Amino acid sequence: MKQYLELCNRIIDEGTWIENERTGKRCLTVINADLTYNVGNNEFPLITTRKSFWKSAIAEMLGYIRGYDNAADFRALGAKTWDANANENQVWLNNPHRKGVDDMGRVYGVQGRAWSKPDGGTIDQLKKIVDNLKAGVDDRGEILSFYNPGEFHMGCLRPCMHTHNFSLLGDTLYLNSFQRSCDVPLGLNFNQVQVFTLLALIAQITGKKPGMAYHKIVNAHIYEDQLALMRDVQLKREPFEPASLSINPDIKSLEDLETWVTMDDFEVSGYQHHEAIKYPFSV
Ligand SMILES: Nc1nc(=O)c2c([nH]1)NC[C@@H]1CN(c3ccc(C(=O)N[C@@H](CCC(=O)O)C(=O)O)cc3)CN21
Ligand SMILES: O=c1ccn([C@H]2C[C@H](O)[C@@H](COP(=O)(O)O)O2)c(=O)[nH]1
Repeated sequence: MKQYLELCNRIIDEGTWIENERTGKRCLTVINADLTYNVGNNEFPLITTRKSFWKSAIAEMLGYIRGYDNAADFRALGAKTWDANANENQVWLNNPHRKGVDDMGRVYGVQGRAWSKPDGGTIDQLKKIVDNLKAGVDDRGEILSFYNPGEFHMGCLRPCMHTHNFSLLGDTLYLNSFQRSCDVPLGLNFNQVQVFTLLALIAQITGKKPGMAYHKIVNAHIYEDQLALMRDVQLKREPFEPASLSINPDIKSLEDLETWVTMDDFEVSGYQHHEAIKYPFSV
């Protein structure tokens, strides 16, 4: 929580106003932030200075793990977060690659589970990582990359958290996650939960102990229409003690994650929070 508040304050104190062409809005922006989460100690990085919708965040991550390419599939899991990007952005609506309502195209998990090879067929990056880690192997390339410039024109948005790099030291699993662009009031609430939960889940299904997760953000911003709410409302509040996350121990494999897992398999205890804040969302 402290590192989140420090980043928000840093943007407000030291940020530079930058025009963003895609959304037509200005963003108060800083470059480079390094957040760390102690997953081994179950220090769940859930924001307490407003109500945070952690179930949507985990549902979104589960959808990426499954390789979903459709906002309706995300909704069925409990995340409405892709509705706008799939259905309200005119550039994507005009894109000949869009396959109809709710289609997101070749984004995120599609790249993670079915990266197209130039000579035909696809690569399942996540399965290779899980198989290696389960066997105690870290080939120093346990990398899940959603960033495929050759297919940007076939998706509704370039991935923001684009790379997750796993490492094994003995039987402890670590994660470095890289994010190129971060909407701090809205997206980061989710992204913190997602980095934490991704390490916890992959450690659980590979039989490893979770260690630290390191979350690198490059462009961290607050949109102009979010600034007053952040500065005058959220940052005026005192944070509460952190909550903790528990995950159904019956989740034991990638196939479990792909087939029967729902949001009922995740529980947060001790979540004390201030009331919700509705931040404007830029499509
Ligand atoms: N401008 C922008 N910011 C983002 O954070 C973002 C995108 N676009 N596009 C792709 C995904 C979608 N993400 C989203 C989308 C919506 C919410 C959102 O509306 N959150 C609300 C309500 C959540 C709920 O009810 O489940 C919140 O208060 O956190 C959060 C993240 C994160 N990403
Ligand atoms: O997981 C996510 C996904 C998206 N965002 C934010 C970051 C930006 O505000 C927009 C994406 O816009 P670009 O013009 O493609 O950078 O979405 C996020 O914070 N977290």
